Amino acid sequence: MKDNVLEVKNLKAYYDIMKGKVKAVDDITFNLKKGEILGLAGESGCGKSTLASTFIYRKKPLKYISGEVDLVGNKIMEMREKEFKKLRLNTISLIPQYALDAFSPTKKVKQYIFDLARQHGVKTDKNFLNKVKERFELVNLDESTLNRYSIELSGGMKQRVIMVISTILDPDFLIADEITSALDVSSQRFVATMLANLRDLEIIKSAIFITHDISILYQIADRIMIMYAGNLAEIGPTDDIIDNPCHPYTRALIDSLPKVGVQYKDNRLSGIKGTPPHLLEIGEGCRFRKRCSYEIDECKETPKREFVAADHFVACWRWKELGSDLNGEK
Ligand SMILES: Nc1ncnc2c1ncn2[C@@H]1O[C@H](COP(=O)(O)OP(=O)(O)OP(=O)(O)O)[C@@H](O)[C@H]1O
Repeated sequence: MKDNVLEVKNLKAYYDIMKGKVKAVDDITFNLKKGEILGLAGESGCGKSTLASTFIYRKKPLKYISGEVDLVGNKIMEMREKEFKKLRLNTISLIPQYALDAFSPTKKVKQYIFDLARQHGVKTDKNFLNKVKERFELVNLDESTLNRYSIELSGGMKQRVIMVISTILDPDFLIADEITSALDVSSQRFVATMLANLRDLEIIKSAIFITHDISILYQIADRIMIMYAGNLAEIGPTDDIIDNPCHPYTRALIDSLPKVGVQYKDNRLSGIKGTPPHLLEIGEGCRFRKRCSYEIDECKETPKREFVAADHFVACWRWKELGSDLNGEK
């Protein structure tokens, strides 16, 4: 555990609804190292946000089924809500998707931050205010922003305020869920770089950065984890995932990225054909198989996680034989 902030082993968490169980986090295993930014990518509905909430909220109908999660020595799946609450913001902090919409329009930024801090038992004295001001400077926000209402801020400014709030207690582990998706390209780059700065300054120890956009991960993530339909398809160092993707789904995701300088008429953006399967009572087998050009009978069984190279794992029955094909012309 020493080198890892988070250790997740065979984690399962399902939405327990009237129609049955939506298997949104199904047998997930990975570690998050100290000082690491781990990118989590996959199409919409693949279970990225559910995985994040499994670590922090687990509100009904989401139900923890089995598996272990060790967060800096705390077995968090076994903890009661009262105990776990003490870890929030301190040890683990989440910037949820759509956090930009959570600001109250009737409160000034300072009051919003102070109210939130108090809710987490933080003393909002002069020291706290100074710390907030220092952090504002760090993220290029003028001190005067504290006395403004949220409606007076741009999306990029709000996102920076949110980053300050969620890291004000120097959490070991930050989960940033789609924090760049509502921003323009230069704000996206700024927010992503800021996250890396927070890590470099050891304000946070490590982070999971959730996004649809692999190109942002290429810039800031040390490793990338690809999730598909509640399962992990592949995880590995960023360069390996981009240069040597072993799972057909990873390859398809990378291929669907638009390329600068290539016009639509010359190279139509293909996307990935088909849609992810419904996760309600989904059965055995590789969940990507219905969209995969390489499907064989064996794919009806769930693929095991296989070792590719240091820190690089893939769950595909055919990754070895397809290697050269996947990386060349199909
Ligand atoms: N409250 C809920 N009840 C039942 N099913 C849910 C609930 N919330 C999410 N799901 C289902 O769980 C699956 C995973 O959803 P999740 O939001 O985690 O995906 P995601 O990868 O984060 O998608 P996005 O990128 O669009 O946020 C989807 O099939 C979704 O329909």
